[in-house]
Amino acid sequence: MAALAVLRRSAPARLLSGTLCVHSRVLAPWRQYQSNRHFSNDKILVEMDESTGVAVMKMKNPPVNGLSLELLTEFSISLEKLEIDRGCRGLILTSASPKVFSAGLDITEMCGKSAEHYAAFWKAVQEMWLKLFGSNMVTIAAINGSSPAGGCLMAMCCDYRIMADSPKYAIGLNETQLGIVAPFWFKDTMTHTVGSRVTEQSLQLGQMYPAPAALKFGLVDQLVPEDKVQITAAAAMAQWLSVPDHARQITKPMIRKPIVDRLVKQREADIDNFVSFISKESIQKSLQAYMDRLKQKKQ
Ligand SMILES: CCCCCCCCCCC/C=C/C(=O)SCCNC(=O)CCNC(=O)[C@H](O)C(C)(C)COP(=O)(O)OP(=O)(O)OC[C@H]1O[C@@H](n2cnc3c(N)ncnc32)[C@H](O)[C@@H]1OP(=O)(O)O
Repeated sequence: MAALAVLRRSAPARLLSGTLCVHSRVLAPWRQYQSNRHFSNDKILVEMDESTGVAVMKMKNPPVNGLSLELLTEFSISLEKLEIDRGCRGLILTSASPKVFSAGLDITEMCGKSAEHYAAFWKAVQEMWLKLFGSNMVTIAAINGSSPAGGCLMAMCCDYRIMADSPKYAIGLNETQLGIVAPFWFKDTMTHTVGSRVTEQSLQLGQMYPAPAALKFGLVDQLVPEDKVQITAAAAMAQWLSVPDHARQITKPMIRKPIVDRLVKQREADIDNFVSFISKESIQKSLQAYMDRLKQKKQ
């Protein structure tokens, strides 16, 4: 038993290669950590069921769960907290807002800001990915709405994806449609999920796939009616947790660790690339034009 406990605690550290980064601005909400194991801060809600060892994490950044610096920071702190909690074996990631899982990175974080801001934002995006893709827990995405770009990335980081069965909801890495480029580790995550050929085509075209199409090539694993997404995720989690933790926890990094290490080795260069790319006037114009189109869609 003791050996298993050591494995449970030490594997994430090995897999993540020491990526813990805590943003002091949002440490205070952790004081709200309750003995009933429900806790929340501004943008992330966590409900921990001690009887099953499963935590449900809900993103709560209306209207579309844009992945802002604040949300990403709270996300990484929450995940780290669960990761070191020996009672927590599985994580279900979902949205507190109906109809949108996540609209991806908050575009306003990438427009008209300073180089320092872009660097801090990108570091937080990296941190989210390193922690979620490298998690030692079983991770299931309960995709209860649309999931473009960064939202799709988060879902792909999970071990299993269940999506609301509606052609209204789409998922994919659509970066090129915004005139921007998915970085290599977004590409690696998609390749890991659906293979090279589909990734090559999807990334170039910036394709968004309605849920039924996404199921066909394995971008999601299961479609269920919208009101059954959460319960199906809980059932799938029970099945995944029936596998002995130690065996599963040694197996997962066999596939994922080389992918994680690729970013770990060049984090600073990746931040520099992002800052220089996003600061270009032409890229700022593309992002602004995209935001204008989003707003015009309503009128
Ligand atoms: C050499 C190579 C170097 C590479 C270096 C790296 C380069 C950069 C890499 C950056 C990677 C980026 C990843 C991303 O995630 S970018 C974000 C992409 N996201 C999208 O395209 C989604 C856009 N949104 C939508 O499609 C819809 O909003 C959605 C389907 C999600 C929901 O539709 P709905 O009709 O319900 O809602 P609205 O469209 O009316 O939106 C409501 C308001 O929310 C605003 N909004 C929407 N999405 C975003 C967003 N991602 N960021 C910020 N704001 C967003 C929208 O404008 C509405 O605002 P208002 O109410 O004020 O009008």
